[in-house]
Amino acid sequence: MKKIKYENESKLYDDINEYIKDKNFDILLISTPRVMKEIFDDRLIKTNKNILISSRMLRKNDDDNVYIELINNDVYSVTVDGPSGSGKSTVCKLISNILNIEYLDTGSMYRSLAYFCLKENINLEDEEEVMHVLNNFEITFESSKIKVNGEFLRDKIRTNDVSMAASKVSTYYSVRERLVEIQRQIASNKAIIIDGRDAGTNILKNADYKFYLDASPEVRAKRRFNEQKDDSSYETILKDIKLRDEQDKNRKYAPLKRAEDAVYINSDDMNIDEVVEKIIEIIRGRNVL
Ligand SMILES: Nc1ncnc2c1ncn2[C@@H]1O[C@H](COP(=O)(O)OP(=O)(O)O)[C@@H](O)[C@H]1O
Ligand SMILES: Nc1ccn([C@@H]2O[C@H](COP(=O)(O)OP(=O)(O)O)[C@@H](O)[C@H]2O)c(=O)n1
Repeated sequence: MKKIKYENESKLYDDINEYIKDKNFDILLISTPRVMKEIFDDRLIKTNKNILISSRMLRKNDDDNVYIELINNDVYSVTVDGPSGSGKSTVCKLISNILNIEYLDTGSMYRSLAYFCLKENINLEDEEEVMHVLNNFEITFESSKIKVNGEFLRDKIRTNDVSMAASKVSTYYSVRERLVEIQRQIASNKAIIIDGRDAGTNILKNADYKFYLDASPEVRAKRRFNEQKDDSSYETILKDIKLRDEQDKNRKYAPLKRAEDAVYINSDDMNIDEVVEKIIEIIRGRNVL
């Protein structure tokens, strides 16, 4: 890692460009003083072959130095499991951007299936009917997002009703078997971060880095309530979160649990940046700052 004293903006760019000249790397990780964060948000230094990442949130102690690190983007896998609202998808999206790796949200697959089951008035108690819907699915992975039958489903799969139905359809063995097979295919041969309930315990048992994100049901319900995705009350959301925890943790196949080798992070008293920072420090194998 190279440390450059920040004196003025253009000298800094010159110094960085001089440092990276002719060096072979995939990612340039930059950590700046907080006062400079907007500069790196707005201005990416373009070089002919390198990607520049502004990692402003990675700094603990503010000083006048800019730390730069050259990274080779090898193939590696990161799993993040945990209950609803623990912050998995928010944190994974940020990490995938910072480290320039793919992101697979496995919950969006169960949600998509649930969405179509609800739309087609399928009896969720009937595994065969649910499987029939899944068998007519064409799932593709594009730009770290799932497309079902050619469509990105976006917010349509984020309602509370879809959440509850997803928790139900995900209890079926045949559903899990099929979706896990697709998830493993997507995750193969790339640098990827994947989140879900069984990412570290089942989908990628040999993942390079495993995390279990947690928070109390009350904190998680408050976060979901603040999103205002539909007009459910805080009490309804809290009740449903507890019910879903119960369903996800106690189901027969691939229940939600912490893998023995997963790092446990409780985010009750941590903000999003702190969680991201902690995970990246572990992935980078040392404190990048
Ligand atoms: N550490 C945190 N502090 C405060 N809010 C958070 C934190 N982590 C996530 N959130 C917020 O909580 C909500 C749920 O997070 P999300 O990433 O969707 O959780 P999950 O994918 O685990 O269900 C989002 O609105 C997100 O912005
Ligand atoms: N790998 C996964 C991912 C999700 N799921 C199920 O799908 C539901 C929705 O997952 P999600 O990750 O989108 O849910 P949130 O944590 O975002 O609320 C969960 O309640 C689980 O029951 C699963 O069983 N296995």
